[in-house]
Amino acid sequence: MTSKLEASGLQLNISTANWFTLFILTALLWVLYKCFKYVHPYWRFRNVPGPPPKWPVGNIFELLKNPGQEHRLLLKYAKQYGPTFQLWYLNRRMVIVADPEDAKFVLATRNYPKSPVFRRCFSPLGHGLLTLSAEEHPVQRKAISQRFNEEFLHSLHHHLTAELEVFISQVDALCDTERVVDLDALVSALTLDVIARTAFGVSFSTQTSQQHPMPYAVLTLLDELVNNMIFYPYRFWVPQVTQKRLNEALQVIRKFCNMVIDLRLQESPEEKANRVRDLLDIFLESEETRENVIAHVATFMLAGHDTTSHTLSFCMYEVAQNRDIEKKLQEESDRWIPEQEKIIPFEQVGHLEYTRMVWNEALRTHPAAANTSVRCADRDDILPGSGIRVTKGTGLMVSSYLIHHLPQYWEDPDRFIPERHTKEAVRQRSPYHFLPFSRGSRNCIGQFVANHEALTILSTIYKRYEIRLAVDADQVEEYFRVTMKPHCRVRIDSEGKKDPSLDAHLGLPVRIYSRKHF
Ligand code: HEM
Repeated sequence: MTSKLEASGLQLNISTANWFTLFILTALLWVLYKCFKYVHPYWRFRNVPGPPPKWPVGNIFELLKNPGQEHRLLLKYAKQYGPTFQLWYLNRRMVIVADPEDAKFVLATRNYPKSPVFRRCFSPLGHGLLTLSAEEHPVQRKAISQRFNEEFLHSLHHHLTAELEVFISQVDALCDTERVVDLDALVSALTLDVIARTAFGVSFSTQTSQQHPMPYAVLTLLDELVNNMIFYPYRFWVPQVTQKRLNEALQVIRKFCNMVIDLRLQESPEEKANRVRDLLDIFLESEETRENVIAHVATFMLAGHDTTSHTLSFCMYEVAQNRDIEKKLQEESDRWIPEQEKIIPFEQVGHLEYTRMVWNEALRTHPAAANTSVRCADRDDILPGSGIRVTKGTGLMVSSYLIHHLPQYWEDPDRFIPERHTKEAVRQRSPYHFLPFSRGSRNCIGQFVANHEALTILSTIYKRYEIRLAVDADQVEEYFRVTMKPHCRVRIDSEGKKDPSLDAHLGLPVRIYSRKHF
């Protein structure tokens, strides 16, 4: 009996050892398989041009070294490895596209869907155009595009004129005083008030007071969505305080939108006929759910605010360094804005040919949405320009900044030359050399709003003022944080003296003079 038990005990021991060995072997195989899976893409695409990745992090550290200056690093790579090249984010492969033929293929020919990463990061916005899936997007886009017509542009001009009047009175009080002002902040407040009026028919009065809760909510929301993008895929480890800020901002926006929508639904037909149309009318007429209407309004406010204002700031930064361009802008404004008027009438905006060229050159040299066209290959393909292979699931980023700054597409690309955009020059080049608003089915739906707004604002400013930089031009740099913004490297006070103890940098420090001053 004992020996039987011993025998069965031994048997038990042997089988435990077997199980243990099997477990260790399986675990080892699993780890090996995971390592192989991690390394395999590096090995598979080792011959594709791009900076060599450092295993296991890829190219993350180079990108993190100079925050805000990633566009410069990418430009260096594009010059070294060719316009389309690959980067590694851990073991995820991202193809940076700056060959115009590849860009056309990605954005239009194949019309790859938006990257799920981008859509996930911006998902708190709800079902707005930026985040809709490839299946849902065409219907919504068509419904909104149909209502973006000449009548809408007229109402935009009406709202713009009202806010520009406020801007002029603010700037009149500052000009000829030798005070240094942050032009980027002034223009940012102006464009936020314009888009708010265009969306709801009411002003947030950001230009004159800090009272309204919406400007802070919109800016916070934008900031936190950008954090989502930057920290992806670690965004859930980011302190909860940022998620809290995002939710609070969303709540303020929802509450405000709900209030305005309720008022709209109670409006009589006469009241409606007696006011100027706005975006909310367009979205309500599209027979959307209330949640979707709010998502659209929030999307338009986010997408249409700082893109326009920062490009305007860069435009004035460039003009401030070139008196010939400034003189031509002034002559054009004098010609088309009647003597007694401050702001150009709607019908004359189309005549601002030179101003349009200057604006386009600002969009080329400083594209605000330089790296936002992020797509995901939905099949295996070969990019026709570079011959680079992409597989289903590869991330692709079409970079307008790179296309606009590579010497093979633009002669002397860093020089600001408005004459690059004469009608003749535009006819002769490929549309994929100039992509500030992207192309294809997910290009910028608000580009004609941005162009009309910019021409009206620039002509008003150059009719009335002269703008001089308060620091050396090279102390202002492009700072990239999903959108590109101007950023003065030194801290200066309102008299223009360096003061490192100040707690914030200015965007674009300038002095403003009235034209009669000179
Ligand atoms: C200088 C100003 C602007 C620039 C440079 C700009 C640039 C862009 C770019 C590049 C995209 C496409 C992103 C992609 O490919 O995924 C885009 C999309 C979009 N933009 Fe703009 N934008 C500007 C102004 C505006 C304005 C004023 C509005 C609103 C009135 C607006 C509303 C939108 C919307 C809603 C989308 C998403 C369109 C869709 O997916 O169907 N943008 N913008």
